[in-house]
Amino acid sequence: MTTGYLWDEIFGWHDTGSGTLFPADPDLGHQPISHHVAHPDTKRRMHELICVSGLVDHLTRIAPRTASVEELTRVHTPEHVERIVRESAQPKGGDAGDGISPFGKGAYRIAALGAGSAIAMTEAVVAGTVDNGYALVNPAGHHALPETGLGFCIFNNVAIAAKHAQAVLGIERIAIVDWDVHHGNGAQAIFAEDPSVLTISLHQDRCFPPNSGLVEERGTAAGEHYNVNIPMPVGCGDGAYQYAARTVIGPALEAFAPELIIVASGFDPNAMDPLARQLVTTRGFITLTETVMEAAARSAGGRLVLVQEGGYSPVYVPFCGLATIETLAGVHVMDDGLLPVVGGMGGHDLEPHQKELVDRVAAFVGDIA
Ligand SMILES: Cc1nn(C)c(C)c1/N=N/c1ccc(/C=C/C(=O)NO)cc1
Ligand SMILES: [Zn+2]
Repeated sequence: MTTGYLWDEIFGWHDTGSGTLFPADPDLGHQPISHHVAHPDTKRRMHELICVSGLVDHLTRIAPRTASVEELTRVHTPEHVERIVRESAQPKGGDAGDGISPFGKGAYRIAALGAGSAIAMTEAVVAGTVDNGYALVNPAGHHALPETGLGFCIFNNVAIAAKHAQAVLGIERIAIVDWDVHHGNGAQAIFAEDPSVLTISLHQDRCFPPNSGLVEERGTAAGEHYNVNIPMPVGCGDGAYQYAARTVIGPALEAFAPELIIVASGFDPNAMDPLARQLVTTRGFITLTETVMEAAARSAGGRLVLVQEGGYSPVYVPFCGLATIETLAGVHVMDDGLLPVVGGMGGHDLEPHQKELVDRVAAFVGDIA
């Protein structure tokens, strides 16, 4: 198995400012801090573990590239792109669009490289240069909508790559699987009426965006039944995530039979993440990765692209990323050093209320053709 890998040092230069999650504000008690929850150090540490562990020697390095305005505007409005260009040129930068997603000067260059890198990895996989691949990009993209950024996301990297695959690479049927712990609202909205793109989001129920990602949101018009939300209850561990992978994600992909699978790969379901309340360990991410690999082998010639989304534990995200990319490459170079701790604290059995939610969504798989 040849697995592509993409990282560029400038992804570690994305400036998320001196806030925590909220901008510093003495009147509200928000003290400035060196590391915003979305500080790029978490992803840089993941890259460095991939290198130090030796895993990088088993991977094929794919070069990043910058998305053109034409490629960005397959998803985003020109006004959104132009605003990001304008604010990115300011000495103190600007905001992705929701007032809590700050970025520094030069952010457009970094975010356009992230979107272009999702395209580059997709091109490499579709061309057969590599069998599958992991694009470790920053900032994340899966909350971004055509007209605005949201939740630390500027451009919807995964949606831009999917649109490119259809418009340029001759791919017709694409599945987007989003296992970031926050709802993949962007792809859901962008492809809501499009039956050629199946969007599946496995996330913590109503964590972020507020009241988003409900089971009832199943796509509209011609796209009805081609959006699948799996809003997991708070406190789900490996057992619940593995059950969701095997009961919903695998069967839905088998029913849809995509020619390409793109994963919005967020590691914030991890048991040490500050921005959600799930308990997933590397075991859960390995099962998720195996599930999409099996589906890609069945219908897509193995064509599978993972693009980095969220994940905010600088301690555990590196191990989750390592295990995921090891699984893509079919190698094992280093154990999860934290599994004895995070795997031994309980929460990994499948609970009845968790099974009930997953089974409720599994009933929809029969509507996918
Ligand atoms: C601020 C604020 N104010 N309020 C009322 C709410 C509910 C706020 N949450 N902000 C958030 C919460 C979570 C994220 C995660 C993003 C991610 O990792 N996506 O994958 C981003 C912003
Ligand atoms: Zn997230």
